[in-house]
Amino acid sequence: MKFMPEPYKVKMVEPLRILPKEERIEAIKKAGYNTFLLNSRDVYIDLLTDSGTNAMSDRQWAGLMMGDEAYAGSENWFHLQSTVQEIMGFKHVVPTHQGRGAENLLSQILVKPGSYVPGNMYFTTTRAHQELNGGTFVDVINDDAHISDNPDVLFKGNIDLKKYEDLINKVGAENIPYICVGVTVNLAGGQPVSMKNLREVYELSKKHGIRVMFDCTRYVENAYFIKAREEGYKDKTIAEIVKEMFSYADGATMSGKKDGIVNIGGFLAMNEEELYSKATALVVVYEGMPSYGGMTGRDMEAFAIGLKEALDYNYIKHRVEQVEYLGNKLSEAGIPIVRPVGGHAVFLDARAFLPHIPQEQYPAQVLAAEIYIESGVRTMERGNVSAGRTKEGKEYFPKLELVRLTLPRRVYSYAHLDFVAEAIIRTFKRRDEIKGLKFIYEPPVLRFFTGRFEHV
Ligand SMILES: CC1=C(O)/C(=C\N=C(/Cc2ccc(O)c(F)c2)C(=O)O)C(COP(=O)(O)O)=CN1
Repeated sequence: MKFMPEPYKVKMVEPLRILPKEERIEAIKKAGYNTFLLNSRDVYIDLLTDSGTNAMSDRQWAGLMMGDEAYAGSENWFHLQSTVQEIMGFKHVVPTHQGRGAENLLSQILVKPGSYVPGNMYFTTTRAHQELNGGTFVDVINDDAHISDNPDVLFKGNIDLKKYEDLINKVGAENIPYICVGVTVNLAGGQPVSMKNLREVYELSKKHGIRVMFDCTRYVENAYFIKAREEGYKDKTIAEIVKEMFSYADGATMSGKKDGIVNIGGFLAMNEEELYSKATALVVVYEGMPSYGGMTGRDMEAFAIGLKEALDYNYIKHRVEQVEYLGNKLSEAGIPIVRPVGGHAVFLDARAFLPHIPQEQYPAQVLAAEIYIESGVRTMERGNVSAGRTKEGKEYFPKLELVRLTLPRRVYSYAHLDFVAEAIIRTFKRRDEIKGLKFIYEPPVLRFFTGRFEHV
């Protein structure tokens, strides 16, 4: 059987409901055609994000009862710290409330006006913190990553070493505080980086004395793809592959809300003593003591347990294959999606889905709204709206104009995914009736979160 049954059984349920279509039309109008502004009670199947929306296990829920809520030196902190050290091999860990808490600390400490931070495609909060500190993000991902339908490129997250070296030669290694390597690459479509590329990037970086910092938000999915696709890793355990991956990094930022399988949490990890000392001095300003970093004791306990559970092969195989299941259904029906299918989501190619809508009328934004009207399924725009504007106020018009169908971990069944696929196929059949959008309210930063639209 191609797709394994869920490697867990349900112990608690949260009833779902679907609004009548006329109420869905009202709800999305009230939300300004922005799925971020819909109320959870009006959403049937929520594929907005896999961030913080994952189902915890009975062991994690039991762990909440072990919360040591001491202000300093909580037992749960030592459990989290030792778990990260064991899994990733880093010497030091600084806890934060979530991933952007770690990005804030890292960028404030290492990014200065005039810094250049190369990386494999931008991510919104990561780039925002680099720019807030005067840095310039430079995309050094391989060109294949910007091509939506590229099924034979198995590691679309890979860094183009020539682009990276050209940047070093152009701006000087002294102006590159670190390279940010996303494993996996969210906005490329949840695409992995090969172990070979991680090794080569590390070697090139060390040659120039440049730090390598992972954004390891979905590192277990990356490890799964290495095991499934890269020569020489099929007989290695996920834990062994993860340990080798992190041997090619000097540190990492992590959002626990994804591959930590918790609803809140994050950390900044590193080997460097000076970076650790600066981060512990700064964390108290933004997150709290270096022994809780904005998390409760009980959340740190659930986080430590979740990090271990995520390394289970059956768990991660099912998780990634569920995404592939949905991707295959859509692809077989002729729906344009990013291929290969990524680790956490299926990404619809809105440009190909709605070729009659120019990118300045935000095709991905209106497609996400239309899918909600069709089915009560919430998805996320990951195109021109998310890309925002340059410092000069120009829109980026990214090559990838995508709608993300993001699967939370251990939440939905294959039957839910069949429903989603059928709704998208119905929307595809009436795509010619769909009209573009324009802003009626455009926030100055990260405009996709609270922007509002109406039809042109
Ligand atoms: C690869 C990476 C992430 O995916 C990530 C978050 N991701 C989210 C939430 C989100 C974030 C930014 C958006 O524009 C967005 F619309 C959605 C997501 O849905 O994918 C963070 C930041 O981790 P935090 O969310 O724990 O602070 C760092 N790195």
